Amino acid sequence: MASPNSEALERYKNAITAASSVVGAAMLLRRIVADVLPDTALGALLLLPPPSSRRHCVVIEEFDGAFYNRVFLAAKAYVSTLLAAAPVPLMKASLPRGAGAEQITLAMRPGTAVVDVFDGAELTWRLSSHGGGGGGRRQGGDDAREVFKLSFDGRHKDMVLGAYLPAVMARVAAMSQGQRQAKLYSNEWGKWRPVRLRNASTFATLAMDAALREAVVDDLDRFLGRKEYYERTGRAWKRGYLIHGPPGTGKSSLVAAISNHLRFDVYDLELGGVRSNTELRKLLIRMKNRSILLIEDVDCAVVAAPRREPHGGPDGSNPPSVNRKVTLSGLLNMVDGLWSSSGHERILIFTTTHVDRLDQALLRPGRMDMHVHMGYLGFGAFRELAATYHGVAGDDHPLFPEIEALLREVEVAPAEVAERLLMTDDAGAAIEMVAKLLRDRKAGTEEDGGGYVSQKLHAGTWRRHPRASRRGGGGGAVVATTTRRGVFGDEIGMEISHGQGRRGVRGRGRGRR
Ligand SMILES: Nc1ncnc2c1ncn2[C@@H]1O[C@H](COP(=O)(O)OP(=O)(O)OP(=O)(O)O)[C@@H](O)[C@H]1O
Repeated sequence: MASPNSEALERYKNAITAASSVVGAAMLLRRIVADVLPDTALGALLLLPPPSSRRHCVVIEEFDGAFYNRVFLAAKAYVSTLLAAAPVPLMKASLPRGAGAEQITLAMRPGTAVVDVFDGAELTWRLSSHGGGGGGRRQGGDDAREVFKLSFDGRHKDMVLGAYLPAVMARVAAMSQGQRQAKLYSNEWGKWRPVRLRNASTFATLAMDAALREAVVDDLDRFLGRKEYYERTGRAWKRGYLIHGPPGTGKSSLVAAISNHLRFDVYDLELGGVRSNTELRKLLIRMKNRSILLIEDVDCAVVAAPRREPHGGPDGSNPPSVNRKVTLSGLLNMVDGLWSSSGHERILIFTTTHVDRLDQALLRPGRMDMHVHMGYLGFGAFRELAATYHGVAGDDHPLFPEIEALLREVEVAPAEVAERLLMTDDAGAAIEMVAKLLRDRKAGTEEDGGGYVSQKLHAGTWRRHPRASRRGGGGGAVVATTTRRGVFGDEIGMEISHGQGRRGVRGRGRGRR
């Protein structure tokens, strides 16, 4: 006779067997019916989740090795377009430095999700962040990484991989093509920080020697159109420009015009802020293709030792001790090697006020492909400025002959003249002001205040030296310890001197690229 215990065990075994057969039968049935019924009907029929309802997930990491993951960047841009209409309770808003309020950009916060619908399927984008020792990216947690997780019903896997993600990439490409505004990046604590490039300077608004402008534009266009040439010859698809000339002659404006012409982003590298060669290498390889690496005032930049922050890092921590210098030769080696080979359609631009102070390594043949000299204002460029600012065209303004004669005798930076032209909406009065500036400069009776040069030097001491002009004109040279007010960059200490100039372009390798 069976004991009560063994009966209970028997009943338990039977129950397990029955349950297993129900599940087994259900699975078998489901396999059979799956061939003839759609998944959802099958799921409803068996009250079991269909296998396809298992969530699938595509993980999109911020970096692909040392490089930015382009899918991540596209995802970020795409998701930001979903946020305005989505019921997401927490998002972050930012306004690129210098941008108008209409350009507020929304982005997800780590830990939040947004749902998109494509072809009737729901897809969830979730952002998370890991690494960085809890310091966060803004706190200088260099290793913090963001990750997008795109999850969806497993039934849609083919659609997501074959149609949705390509559509996201195409949409972002179209967006960036249509409203592409070049960005300006500056290096801060070993990272590129973007700001929108607001300099509207173009080759049409830049007053410069017509032949020089044509030569530069021609060179840029040829560079862009020679992909096949660079591939065939195995040469790095890059081009170097050295832009030099006195302050206020439009060097930074020319860089902006190049950027706007090509729609290339500008990476304004401040060497003094680079703490080590490792950091420099990291910055260089994190530049995108179709971009410009700009080093302004290169004669000053390369003598600057890396900065030791007295107040520590942005989070108040002590920055790593810096003993190494980033030297010009180190930079050039990296540019020639790693930078050239890690991307394509890259432009390198150095600007300087003192070409005579530049290291021979920079000037040697083959180093910079084209030397562009931005000089003092000539009459042709003055007419362009008058046309741009006041619509004054032709040669028939009564003051033009006098201005033409004066411009042959005195040196004036385009910035100084542009400043006078901007002072009033009255074209006649503005041109009279320009004539007065030139007359005063010739007579040596110019007042110090209010000019481009004095504004530029607002933070420093400066003194005007009587100067015997090369052409016999009066005027004064300016020697100053002041701040650099580049169109692109922040202010850094430097010394400038306002000297003689000549116009022209020294091209290297035109037609030999
Ligand atoms: N050639 C030019 N054509 C039109 N505007 C000019 C030109 N040069 C200068 N300007 C005007 O003067 C301002 C300052 O010029 P910009 O900063 O480009 O000169 P720069 O040569 O780079 O000066 P710096 O050496 O002092 O940095 C510009 O914002 C622009 O308005």
